[in-house]
Amino acid sequence: SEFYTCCNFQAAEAASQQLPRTYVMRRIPPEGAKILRHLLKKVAGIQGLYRLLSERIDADVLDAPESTVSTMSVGYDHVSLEELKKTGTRLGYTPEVLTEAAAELTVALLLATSCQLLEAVDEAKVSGWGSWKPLWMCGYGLTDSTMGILGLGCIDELQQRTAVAMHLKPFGVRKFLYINTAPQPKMAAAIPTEFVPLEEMARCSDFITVCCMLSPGSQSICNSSMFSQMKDTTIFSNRSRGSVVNQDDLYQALASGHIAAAGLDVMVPEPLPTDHPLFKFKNCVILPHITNATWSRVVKGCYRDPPTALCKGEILTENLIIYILF
Ligand SMILES: O=CC(=O)O
Repeated sequence: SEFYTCCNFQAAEAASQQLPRTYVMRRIPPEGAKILRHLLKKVAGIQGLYRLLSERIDADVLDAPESTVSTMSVGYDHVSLEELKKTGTRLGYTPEVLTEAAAELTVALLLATSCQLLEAVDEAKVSGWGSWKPLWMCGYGLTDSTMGILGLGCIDELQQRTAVAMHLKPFGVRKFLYINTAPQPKMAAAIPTEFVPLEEMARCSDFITVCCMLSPGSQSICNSSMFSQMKDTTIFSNRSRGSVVNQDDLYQALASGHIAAAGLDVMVPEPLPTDHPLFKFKNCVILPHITNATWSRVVKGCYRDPPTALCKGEILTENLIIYILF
């Protein structure tokens, strides 16, 4: 299986040479393992835990605190920062490595839903493709649309550019609206895009795409109140975290025809059980959280000599494979 519980990455080496020990919770590609091995040799005294985003890091796993926990993810909502701080454990994560891949997936989700791509592929296979029908499979295009972006940077709040809007601009989007915890005038000016209240974004957008990080403020922010204000031609997409959306409310919005379609890369829970009612909708495209399935995350991590002491904000590899948050 792919799952290697507590594969003791360097136990033998560590015991014989007093090297730091690191537990890598999943099979990672050899390039990554090489980087880690090299890194650990240089950083004396660090005990490490290397995890992925599907594994929670909370009090339970921190009863024998490591001095560094790293997660191979851009989001760190699965990590209890409070518990880490309590035990003085540092946190590494991987911002930036997904920015372009995530923006591309956002475009893919929007195109797949607006062009009803998956449904059309199925129809072609099951002889739904009869004589030409002018109104069959008609979708709503991105050209001339108003695009609402929930979370302008991405799920990493340090992100200072908005790859999603940049990737969508060439499709002829007429107007960009965004909401964020606060206005981002510098990023917004580059598009340009307008900071609006959530209600206005819901009312005016032809597409809404969720890119924000999961936080107490964004939890379930996409709920019945938001869906009820959307036009029945609006397409909703989410590639940030499932919990940003109230999934029952989304189900109702689709079931009642209150919104036109949904494209989702993230769900609650993950994996979503195959008998989940959302799978029944033809106008709901569900992907198995593949935003992070990109070689850029795996091979970008060119190694650079790390400093001997790790502190906040220090970048340990050229392409930010590990970045110390605190
Ligand atoms: O969702 C993907 C990530 O946080 O890396």
